[in-house]
Amino acid sequence: MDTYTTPDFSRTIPIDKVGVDERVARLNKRSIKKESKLQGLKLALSMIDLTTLEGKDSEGKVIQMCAKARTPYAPMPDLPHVAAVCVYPNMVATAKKALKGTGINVASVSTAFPSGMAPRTVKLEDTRFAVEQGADEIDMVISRGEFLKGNYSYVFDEIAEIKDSCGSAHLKVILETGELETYENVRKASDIAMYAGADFIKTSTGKISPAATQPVTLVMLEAIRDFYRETGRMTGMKPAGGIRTAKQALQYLVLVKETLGAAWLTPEWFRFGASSLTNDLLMQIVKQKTGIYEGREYFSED
Ligand SMILES: O=C[C@H](O)COP(=O)(O)O
Repeated sequence: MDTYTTPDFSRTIPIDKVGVDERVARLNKRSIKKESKLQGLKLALSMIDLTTLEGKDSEGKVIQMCAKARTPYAPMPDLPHVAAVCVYPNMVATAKKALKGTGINVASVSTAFPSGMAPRTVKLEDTRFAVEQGADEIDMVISRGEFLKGNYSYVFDEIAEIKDSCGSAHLKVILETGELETYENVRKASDIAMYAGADFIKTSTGKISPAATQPVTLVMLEAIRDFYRETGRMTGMKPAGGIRTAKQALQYLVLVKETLGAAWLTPEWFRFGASSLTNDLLMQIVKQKTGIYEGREYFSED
C-alpha cells in the first residue's frame, strides 16, 4: 500500500534557471570514448519510440515504419530493435499486426492529441478505443489551459481517470512543456502527473515549438528523482520532438545517468520520441564499426 501523501500543488517549487542551464552545458562537455560511444548509440536506438503522427498517415506508411522498427538496418541484423512505435489510435491495429511476436510495443497517442481540447468523456473513449485495438502504451496530453488557470485538481483527476481506463497499458503523460511558460510549471506538471499515476512523463507532442529541450528534460528528471525518493516509485522519462541527431541523443543519456543513475538507462525507463533520429544513430553506428560514413541514401526512410 502507498504510504506517501499527495503534496499541495498550489505550492511552487522554485527552480534555479541559470543553475539548470549551466548544469546542462557542463554535462554536454563530457566526451564519450569509442567503445562507450558505440554502446551508447545502440542503447539510444533501443530506446526509440519510432513515431508517425501525421493526418496523412496510411496503413502502408505504418507497416513500412514497423519494418524499420524491427530491423533498423538489414546489413547489421544484430542491432537492437526500437522500443515502440507511436501512432494515432486508428493505426494501432495495423501496427500491432505488423509487430506481432517482435517484443516491440505499440504506443498510441490519445485524449484528443495534440491539443487535448475535448470533453473528458471523449478522452476516455479515445483511450479505451486505443487499448481495445491493442495499444501497449498510451500517450495522453494534459489539459494545459486548465493547468495555466491553476486548476490543478482538474488536471490531476483527469490523469487519474485516464490511467484507470488504460487497464494494463502503460500511461505516458505529455506535459507539452513548450506551452507551460516556466520551469516551475514544468516541475509542478511533472509532480501532478506522477502523483496521479503516470508511468512515464513526456515533454512534448512534437507539434509545437519548442519541443524537447535538455534543460526542460533536466527539470523533469529531477522531479522523477525526488518523486522516487519520496515514494519509492520509479517513473520513466520521454523527451520527444526535435531530437534528430546521435550527438543530441548521447547528451540526453548523460543527463539521465548523472541525474537518475544507471537504473534508468534502459528502454523500460527512458525513451526518445522521434520520427527521424534512427538514421543518424545508424550512420554513427556504422561509422564506429567500420570507420566509414555511409550516405543517408543507404538507410531506408524512418
Ligand atoms: O513523440 C514524438 C514526436 O511527435 C516526434 O517529433 P519529431 O518529428 O520532431 O521527431
